[in-house]
Amino acid sequence: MTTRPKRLLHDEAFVELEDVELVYGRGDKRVQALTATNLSIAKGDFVALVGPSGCGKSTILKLVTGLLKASKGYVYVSGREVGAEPMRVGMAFQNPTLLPWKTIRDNVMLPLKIVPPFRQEFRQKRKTEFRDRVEALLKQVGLAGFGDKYPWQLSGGMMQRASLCRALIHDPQLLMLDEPFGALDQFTREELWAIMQDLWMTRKPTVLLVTHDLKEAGFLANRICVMQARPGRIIDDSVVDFARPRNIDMAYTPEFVTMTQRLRELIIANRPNKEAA
Ligand SMILES: Nc1ncnc2c1ncn2[C@@H]1O[C@H](COP(=O)(O)OP(=O)(O)OP(=O)(O)O)[C@@H](O)[C@H]1O
Repeated sequence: MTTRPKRLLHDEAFVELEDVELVYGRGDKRVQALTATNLSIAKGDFVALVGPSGCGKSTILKLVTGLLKASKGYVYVSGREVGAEPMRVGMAFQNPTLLPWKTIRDNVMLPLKIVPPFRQEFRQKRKTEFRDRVEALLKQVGLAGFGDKYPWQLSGGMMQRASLCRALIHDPQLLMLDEPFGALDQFTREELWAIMQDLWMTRKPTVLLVTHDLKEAGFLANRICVMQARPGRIIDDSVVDFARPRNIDMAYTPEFVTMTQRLRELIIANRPNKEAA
């Protein structure tokens, strides 16, 4: 397949999906996961994808990180088709996936050992500097003093904090979050939202968050894209107009509840086979 020259549909866009279709499998195993999908994300923006199971949220993350190639259409990051040149990506998932035999400090440090240009610098001279960088990040998420612990010595919420540190330690251009708070209890989750907001406000990576939790999307994101399934597509794209820093009380105001209620109704109205339900 040919690589298109550098171009952007919108001047300030950092991530751009242009008329994307994604088909998994062939013949009677064929699944049309995405159709006619357009999405433009400005540099440093925070966008949430919400929608029913199977609507293609994770597929969009995989397309943007280059793990999948679009069956039709184009995906650009920083004006280049994905895959044309390397980019720094940070990721966090529902399962924090920390290496059990490494300390929290070494887990967080891992991308600096692997990702260029840090890899070369790590080998040469900057280990102490990198260590300070890890300590500063651990402190920012409330894990000061936990660098020497092992993952099994931490609670689920603490492991997820460490996982956010690992996702951000190499200053990624793009931060991909796939339900990172989904397995936590409500109170821990809300604590982590505040930490995530602080990390985004101080570092400003471009974030794409996949979540089933409309309150989480509303608390964290600047924009919420609602998706519909079979085939997956974006059916609504709205701005979350609440000042930052946001606090959890905001999520219980009538304006916020009205916003999440509208999104909820939209998802329900566009559910597949809703007539049969
Ligand atoms: N490797 C694959 N092979 C075949 N079909 C797949 C594959 N991965 C995903 N699909 C299908 O593509 C569609 C979109 O899947 P995707 O995982 O992107 O949805 P999602 O919105 O992230 O779902 P969930 O919220 O349940 O994680 C679904 O119908 C899914 O079954």
